[in-house]
Amino acid sequence: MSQAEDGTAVRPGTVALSARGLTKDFRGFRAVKGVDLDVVDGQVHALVGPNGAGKTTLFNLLTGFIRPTSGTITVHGKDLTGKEPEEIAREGVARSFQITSLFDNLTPREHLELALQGRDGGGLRFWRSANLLRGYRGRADELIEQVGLADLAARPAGELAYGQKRALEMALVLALDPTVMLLDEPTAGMGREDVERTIALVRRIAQGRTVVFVDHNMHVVGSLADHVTVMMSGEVLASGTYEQVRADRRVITAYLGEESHA
Ligand SMILES: Nc1ncnc2c1ncn2[C@@H]1O[C@H](COP(=O)(O)OP(=O)(O)OP(=O)(O)O)[C@@H](O)[C@H]1O
Repeated sequence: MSQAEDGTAVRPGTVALSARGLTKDFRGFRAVKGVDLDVVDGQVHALVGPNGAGKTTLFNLLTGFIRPTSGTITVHGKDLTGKEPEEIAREGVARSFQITSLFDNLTPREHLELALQGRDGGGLRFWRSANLLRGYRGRADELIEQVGLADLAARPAGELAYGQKRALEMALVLALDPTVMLLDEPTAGMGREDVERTIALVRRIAQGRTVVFVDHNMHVVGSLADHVTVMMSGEVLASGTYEQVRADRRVITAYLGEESHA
């Protein structure tokens, strides 16, 4: 049993997040087709596949943002099929989004204070009691430090560089103290330096928790993933270690063959 900074325990070898026969139809179009997925507790699990493979739809299903047409979802053995995102979040599953959703005129510290207050049931109130929020400052600053933004804690988020904004979003997900963290394209649109920084950051935050991420960058996948699931046309094409799926002929043909740098 290992322990995260926030006290979260993982049980290696057990399954944190699982899907069975997960299927999603959009007006007759089957975007996800009977997907079986087991994410082992404490592992970093990558979801890869060409555009339109169904990765984001699968993320949305696993986090309750859309309801499956059929199939089941369990988190630490508990059936959460059809539950609302808030309920799934209460079971310790938190996600980031592909698109940034920060407030330009709030500082990283203010973002974190609000997120921590929201987690404690305060909701994202726009009238903010300065005293109430100050109670969250210590934890807010710890999270800011953890994602490498300590020097920028009091700057308006609108002034942050792209990679710094993505780091702040990561801190906002961490504020929920998730046991399972889903990251949708954490390095999308980043230059090489930010990519390396993000790899190091995900490695740090994966200590003592489970991470599932989608990324098109095979260097990121190879650097981080304990396990890789390859999707294609809504189905699981292959599943295994990075080395195993890289060597899989179907994967080479269907996906990695497209990537000259894979
Ligand atoms: N709300 C929707 N209504 C209809 N079709 C949808 C909807 N959402 C996704 N799709 C379709 O489902 C398929 C899978 O899309 P999805 O976004 O899950 O793929 P992806 O693997 O995440 O792709 P990318 O790598 O480009 O993000 C695509 O053909 C897409 O057009």
